[in-house]
Amino acid sequence: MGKVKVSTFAREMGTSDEKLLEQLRAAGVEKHSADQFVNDEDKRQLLAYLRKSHGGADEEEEPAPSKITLKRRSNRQVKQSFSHGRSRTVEVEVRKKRTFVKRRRDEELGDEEPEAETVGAEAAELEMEGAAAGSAPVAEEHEAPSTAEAEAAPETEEGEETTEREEAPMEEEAEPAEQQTAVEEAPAEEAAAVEGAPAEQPAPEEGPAPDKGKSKKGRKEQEEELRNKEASEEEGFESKKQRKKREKRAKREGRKREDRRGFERPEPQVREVAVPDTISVEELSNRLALKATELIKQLFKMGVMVTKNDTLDSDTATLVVEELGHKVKHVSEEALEEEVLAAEKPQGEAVARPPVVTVMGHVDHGKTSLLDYIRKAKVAAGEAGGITQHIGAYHVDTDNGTLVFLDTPGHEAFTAMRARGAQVTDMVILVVAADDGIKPQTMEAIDHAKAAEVPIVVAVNKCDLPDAEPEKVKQEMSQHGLIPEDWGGETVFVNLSAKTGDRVDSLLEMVALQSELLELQAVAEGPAQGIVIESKLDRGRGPVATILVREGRLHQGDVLLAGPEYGRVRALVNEYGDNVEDAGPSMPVEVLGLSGVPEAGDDAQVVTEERKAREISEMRHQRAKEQQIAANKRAKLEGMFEQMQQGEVAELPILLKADVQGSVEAMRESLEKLSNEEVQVKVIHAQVGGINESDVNLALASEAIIIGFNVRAEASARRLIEQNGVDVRYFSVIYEAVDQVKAALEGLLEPEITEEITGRAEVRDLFRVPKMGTVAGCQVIEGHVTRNAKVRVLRDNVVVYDGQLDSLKRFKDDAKEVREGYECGMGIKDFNDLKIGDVLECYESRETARTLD
Ligand SMILES: Nc1nc2c(ncn2[C@@H]2O[C@H](COP(=O)(O)OP(=O)(O)OP(=O)(O)O)[C@@H](O)[C@H]2O)c(=O)[nH]1
Repeated sequence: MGKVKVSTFAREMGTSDEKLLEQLRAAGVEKHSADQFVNDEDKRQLLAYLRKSHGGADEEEEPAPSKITLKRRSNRQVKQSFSHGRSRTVEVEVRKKRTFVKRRRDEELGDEEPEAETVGAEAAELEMEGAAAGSAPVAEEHEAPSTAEAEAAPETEEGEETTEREEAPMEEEAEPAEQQTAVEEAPAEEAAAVEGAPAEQPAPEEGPAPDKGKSKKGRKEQEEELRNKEASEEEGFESKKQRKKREKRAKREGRKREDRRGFERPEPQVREVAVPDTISVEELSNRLALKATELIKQLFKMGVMVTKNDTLDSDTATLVVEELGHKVKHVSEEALEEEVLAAEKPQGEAVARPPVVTVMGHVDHGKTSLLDYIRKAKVAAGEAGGITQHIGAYHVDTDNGTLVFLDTPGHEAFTAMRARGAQVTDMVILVVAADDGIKPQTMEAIDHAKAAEVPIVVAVNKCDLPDAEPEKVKQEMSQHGLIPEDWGGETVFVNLSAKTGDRVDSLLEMVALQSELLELQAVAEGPAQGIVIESKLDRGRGPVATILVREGRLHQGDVLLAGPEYGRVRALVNEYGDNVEDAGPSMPVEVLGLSGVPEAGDDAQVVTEERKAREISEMRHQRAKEQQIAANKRAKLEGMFEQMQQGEVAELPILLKADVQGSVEAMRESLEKLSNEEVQVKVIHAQVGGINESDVNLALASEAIIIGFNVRAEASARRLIEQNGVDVRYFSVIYEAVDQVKAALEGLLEPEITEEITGRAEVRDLFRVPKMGTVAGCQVIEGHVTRNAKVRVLRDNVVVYDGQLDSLKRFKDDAKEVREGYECGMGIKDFNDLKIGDVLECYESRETARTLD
């Protein structure tokens, strides 16, 4: 480098001439003017002095290599393009760290580094010094990245590596800024490229830098890397946001998978569906927890076309419920109601109650007379007001207790009640006329009483008559299992006269005593339960029902459910016409305030909540309607079904009403026995009692005839019968009824068609005759053929045509008949397709009316 003036050197060093001269002098270089020259030796001496004066080690002591670390951060954006065409800009923060190391003197001396580099190192020293002195103008000039942030403190927490380099004692580290970008590892090379880092700079492990100077093989590798890089771009350059999204998605999917495991498609729920006798489509859909439309669709698939409000019978409901994979539980609506009403059962201690007595016996043996006498006897006895009105029952007080009489004599009411499941009677008084003895209805009464397991007290009536033979009655009765007490049996016999009233009291006493043996008991308090024994629609008072209380106590103001009707009890009236506050067990009482007229035999029940009573009432009304509709439909549909199943089946629907159950059963059996394969007698309804409006309606709907056995139609029913021309027949003898029905069935039978083959002719020749078509020249080979005969064309014994003969000629003349062995010309109506060899079979068919015998 040679000599330079002090002033020039001072400028180079960025200091003043005076200060440099001073420092030179202090270093032992005697210079006093800025115009004097300093050589290299002077410079070295000055440097040694400066090191020493700034705390550096003595030259001889060899100072330890000191180092300085510079850090710099720079932010820039890197634009990335993905293989799928989208590009994104990534914010990249590049952190650089440079460590400058001061070399040992001997190394320094041994080095052949150019002077400039030494000056660079010196400059760095000066920078240090400048920095320490508060200014570093020279160092700034020499620092390539002039904006580099100088930090004296060594950085260790970022995994700092120090690489000593001769030419550029610096180390660069490029790190992604975690907090700013998602560039995790890869951008190192880019950061390096941006910074112009030398190619040989060790590349980060994760992303080796492409090397342009590499061989062919190297290029291949490079391409491979690029491909890999491209493939992994989405992963590699996934932003933090993306990663989070991906993680969330994965989590969600994981959860979904778990969900799928946790909430696997549930097994179809199998319900137990309560199916009553009839049920509306809507109600069934509710019970199935299914939309009504779905149920209708299912029914449609099964060939049942219904609407939401239609009623299904039990069979159809069962089928559809099972078809839908549910279980059927057959229940009667009564059972469901019972469940509701069970809660209303009176609770408490049972106490003795009066017996309820029914008077039975043969016609004219004196039942009415007996009941009248007892009732009147009470008037005579001076009961307040006397029995002023017929309410269907009354009670009588005896010395041995109270008795309640059902004021409807005969076993019809008794059986009708029993048929409805209501057994009101505790005891039967069987009236037998002493002058007449046991008669058919006496026998029936015995059977009914026995069937109901009700004890019998025999009233041997008309003992006042001279021809009375009470002993004969006892004898006859004992033959039927009713053995008198005085004969060693258990049956009480009382000889009396209803006309004179003789020994009627003793009958009452005996009944009272007998009932004591029965130990009849009932709960006397609580919500009342009873049975409707009579009902009517009174013009002034509205619906009136006589209730016989069985349990509990019926009060005025109670909400009473009676059959399908309900209402708040407006008034209670006893048999004496008195309004009463309440009625206890076995007491008959007229009830006012019901919504309608219930039927005899209907249950009556006090319901605490009016709402419940209304609901049950509505349900019962609906059920009655449904049963009626279902019965009508059934009568029609089943007939059609059977006809389809059995071909042309004729059916005679019959609605049967009879005076007694025995007659009903006997008639039903006899009539149904008339059925055969072709004709069915279908008793669609059979019941004891007169023919009422509902019967006529049912018969109309079912196109049934009505048979009344010992019964007649009610006035309203008669009007309906006349209006609609319903076929009603009355009988009093069973065989007459059976004969008439048999005749009716014979009328329904298809006439028997018998067929007789009269002859056969073989086609020998064929002629085309204008206007006549084909005429066959035939020979009669069997029997005879007649002109008006029916004919079949047989070809190889197979019928190919069945029709009528059109012409029959013998030579050119029309013939009425041609006999076997003769030739004839035969033409067949509307058939010209005859062939030689065909056989024409002539036949006649006859219709014969058939009988069932
Ligand atoms: N002499 C006599 N006649 C009696 C007696 N009881 C009833 N009669 C007569 O017998 C006939 C029939 O009596 P009812 O009481 O109507 O007989 P019933 O059993 O009720 O008859 P139905 O209602 O038709 O079943 C009447 O003419 C009565 O007067 C009796 O104790 N003595």
